[in-house]
Amino acid sequence: MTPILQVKGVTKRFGGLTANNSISFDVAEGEILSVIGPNGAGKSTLFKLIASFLRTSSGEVLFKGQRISNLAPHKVARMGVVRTFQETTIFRSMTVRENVVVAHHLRSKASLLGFFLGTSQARSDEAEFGVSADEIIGFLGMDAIRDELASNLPQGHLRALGMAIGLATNPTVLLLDEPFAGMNHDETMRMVSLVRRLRDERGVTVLLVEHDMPAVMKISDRIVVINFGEKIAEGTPAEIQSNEKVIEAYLGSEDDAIGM
Ligand SMILES: Nc1ncnc2c1ncn2[C@@H]1O[C@H](COP(=O)(O)OP(=O)(O)OP(=O)(O)O)[C@@H](O)[C@H]1O
Repeated sequence: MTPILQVKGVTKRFGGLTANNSISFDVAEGEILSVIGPNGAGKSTLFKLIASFLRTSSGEVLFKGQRISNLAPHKVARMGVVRTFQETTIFRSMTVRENVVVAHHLRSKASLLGFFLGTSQARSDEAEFGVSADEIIGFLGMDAIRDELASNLPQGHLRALGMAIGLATNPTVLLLDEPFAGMNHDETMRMVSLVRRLRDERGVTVLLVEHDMPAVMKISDRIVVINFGEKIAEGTPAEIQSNEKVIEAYLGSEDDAIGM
């Protein structure tokens, strides 16, 4: 079976700095795969290369066997590879529901401009998007805050809204950038179970970059470890926790220990 995503020898240089050096790995359909590594290891750069927010210096990324690296990021998103959280646009003066409806326009025939101008295509999309938005809001357990203005939401709810916006684009592969950052234990566990349900109930393949090791160990089918821009390990959580190279990379770093 062809993997849904193939990262093949991807390298990114910023001037003299090699942030990613010939990184390769495959992601199977329906897999939850985490990318971990000490601060500055090159994880965010790798995510930006996969979602084509950055151009590769060499190497390529394939989605369903088709090259997606160096395409316009909105094209990659329309194809189904969607990166969320750090650069998610939330309209603060709109309600939760309005934000989720607007996010559907990424996959719409009408442009976002059409939505704001109220064109007929945009109006006909509107009803359909409203139904879908309500379904996503229900799925994420956000019914109680549906009509809240985004500007009034606390951090945890903003993150859930970021997830709702990502889902509105109907992703095949969702890239989550530090989804548990700033969350307490209960919020993290709720997000862990949401991400699992995304995979189990909607078949979404999930890649995440995360520093919260207990959450990573709990949620991941497999883990890829990056250090100084190089892939140093790949395997199941149990394999990664006992990998000598990984333990060494984390010793003396500012991150939490690799263990649980
Ligand atoms: N646009 C850029 N221009 C120049 N250097 C960059 C750029 N983006 C990242 N870097 C450098 O590339 C290296 C990897 O950064 P990156 O943000 O990918 O690491 P990270 O593993 O995501 O770090 P963290 O865990 O701290 O978020 C760092 O040395 C960083 O300073």
